[in-house]
Amino acid sequence: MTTIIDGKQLAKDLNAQTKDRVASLAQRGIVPGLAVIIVGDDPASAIYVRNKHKKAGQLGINSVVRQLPATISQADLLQVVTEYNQDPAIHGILVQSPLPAGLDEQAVVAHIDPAKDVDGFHPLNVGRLFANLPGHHPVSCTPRGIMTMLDSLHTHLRGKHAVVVGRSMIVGRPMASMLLNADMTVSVAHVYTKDLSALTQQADVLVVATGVTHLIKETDVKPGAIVIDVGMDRDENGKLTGDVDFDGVVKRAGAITPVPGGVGPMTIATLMQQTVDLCEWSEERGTN
Ligand SMILES: Nc1nc(=O)c2c([nH]1)NC[C@@H]1CN(c3ccc(C(=O)N[C@@H](CCC(=O)O)C(=O)O)cc3)C=[N+]21
Repeated sequence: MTTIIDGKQLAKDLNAQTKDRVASLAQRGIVPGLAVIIVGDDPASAIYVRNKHKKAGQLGINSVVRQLPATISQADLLQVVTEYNQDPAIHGILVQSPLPAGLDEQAVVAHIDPAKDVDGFHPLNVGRLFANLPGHHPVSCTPRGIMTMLDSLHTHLRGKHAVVVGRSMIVGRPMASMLLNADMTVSVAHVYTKDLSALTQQADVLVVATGVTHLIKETDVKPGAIVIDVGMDRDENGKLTGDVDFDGVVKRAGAITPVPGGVGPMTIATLMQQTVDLCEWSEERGTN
């Protein structure tokens, strides 16, 4: 029988743990603070930000949403980041992606205090993950959430073959690093990969993050494989669907994530978890 990995339930479990940690911090008079910076009026971004704000509130995290006009200058945007960098009540800073044209997203991310980089996108934190350096550091939330999902299956990853399809800064690259750090043999495929199917059929763990609707079909998957679908695509009827043809692949996979209700909810739960991580690490350093 194929395990359907229930991202909603796992997110609920993780959020319950996060809520407990927030309660312990409250007993010491500490409230984790999350600043979400949103620039312009992209409707999809507005929905994501509202969801994050709502979830933070439910868990007792103090979330501050800063809505800025699309016309803001790069210098003024950096100044807002500086303000939160210097605010001791804020432990995590997130700049909602994408930024409007004309703003330099990489420069903005690099301006965030690495100790408050709740998305794990700052080059220092990217480097720490890539090098598998010891010590606390934030990492990209979607792949971290996927590692939590893999943990929930209690399968041995060491020495097994992981294939990551996609090489983005946000998912593919950090995902490959985390799986490598978990002692897996990792292949990274992308748009130029030749005979993708021959590679994906070798995967014990297959993570797909391409934005190509139903790229992966039943015959592309090894029997019993764990298949993680990071896709957030719209089908011909405008319905949310993934990069994996779920109805076909579910027949062959050992475990599979649905879309929606898979990786998405875990991303938000992991963001909340990491906000509390940053708050606790700040307390350890004596900066709360
Ligand atoms: N700085 C930054 N950090 C981000 O983490 C970030 C970002 N920018 N920009 C946009 C993407 C996208 N993202 C999602 C999170 C949760 C769901 C999610 O919960 N999805 C639900 C369904 C939602 C629906 O029905 O539309 C699910 O898959 O079940 C989706 C997408 C975070 N992002």
